[in-house]
Amino acid sequence: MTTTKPTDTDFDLLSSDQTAGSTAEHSAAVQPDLKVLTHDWLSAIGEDPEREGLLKTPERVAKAWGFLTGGYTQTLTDVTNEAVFEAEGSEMVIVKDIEFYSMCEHHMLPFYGRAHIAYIPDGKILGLSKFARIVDLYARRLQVQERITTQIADAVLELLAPKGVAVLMEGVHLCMAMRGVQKQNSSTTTSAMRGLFKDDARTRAEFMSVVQGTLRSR
Ligand SMILES: Nc1nc2c(ncn2[C@@H]2O[C@H](COP(=O)(O)OP(=O)(O)OP(=O)(O)O)[C@@H](O)[C@H]2O)c(=O)[nH]1
Ligand SMILES: [Zn+2]
Repeated sequence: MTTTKPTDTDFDLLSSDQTAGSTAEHSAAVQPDLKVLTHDWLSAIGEDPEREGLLKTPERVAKAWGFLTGGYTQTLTDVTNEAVFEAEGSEMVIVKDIEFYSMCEHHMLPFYGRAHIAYIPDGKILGLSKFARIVDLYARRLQVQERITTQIADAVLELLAPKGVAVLMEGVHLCMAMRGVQKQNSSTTTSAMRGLFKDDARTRAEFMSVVQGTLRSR
């Protein structure tokens, strides 16, 4: 079994690449509309969009949302860049503690947390950083946590046709913390199991024990 934790460098590379790539193009495309809408939104909440501190806010918001929803204009092929390699062996590979940030589709407020992905290869492996890129591809949209989880599992299945895939995500939803039921300490765990992880309890247990070790140590 191979277990990998992405390093800080992985995430640094990830953000700089994606700011420069098609996410930036998306940002440019949505900017004019979002700038106008944000100006109106500021008025609607009783603010003065013309006061000094808010003058550049519509532009900043448009840029930020271009980034936060950059997943809409990327495809699985874009983010994995054909980094699928032939490989012997069929030991479990686990990439854990991949941070994600997403926006809930019900309130357009952030939810964030960690994703853990495991697979059992069947002749093909994927470049490790690409798992983090797949997470971002689906997280940078308006989402529900359940859908991101299944989209990641199905993406790995499509790319590698492995013997099994498991995805576990833990998320904190600000729409439950800063409004609504106002529960600051609750978190949500979602999972998607495919192939051996679904059919074989021992394989699933091996994955869960590695991931839960992480949860307990926090
Ligand atoms: N299943 C799921 N629900 C989510 C997610 N993000 C937010 N929600 C929930 O979406 C639901 C929307 O419920 P509504 O009753 O239509 O909206 P609301 O009146 O704002 O609900 P409250 O949050 O309970 O105040 C809420 O229960 C949220 O907690 C998610 O990722 N998955
Ligand atoms: Zn919500």
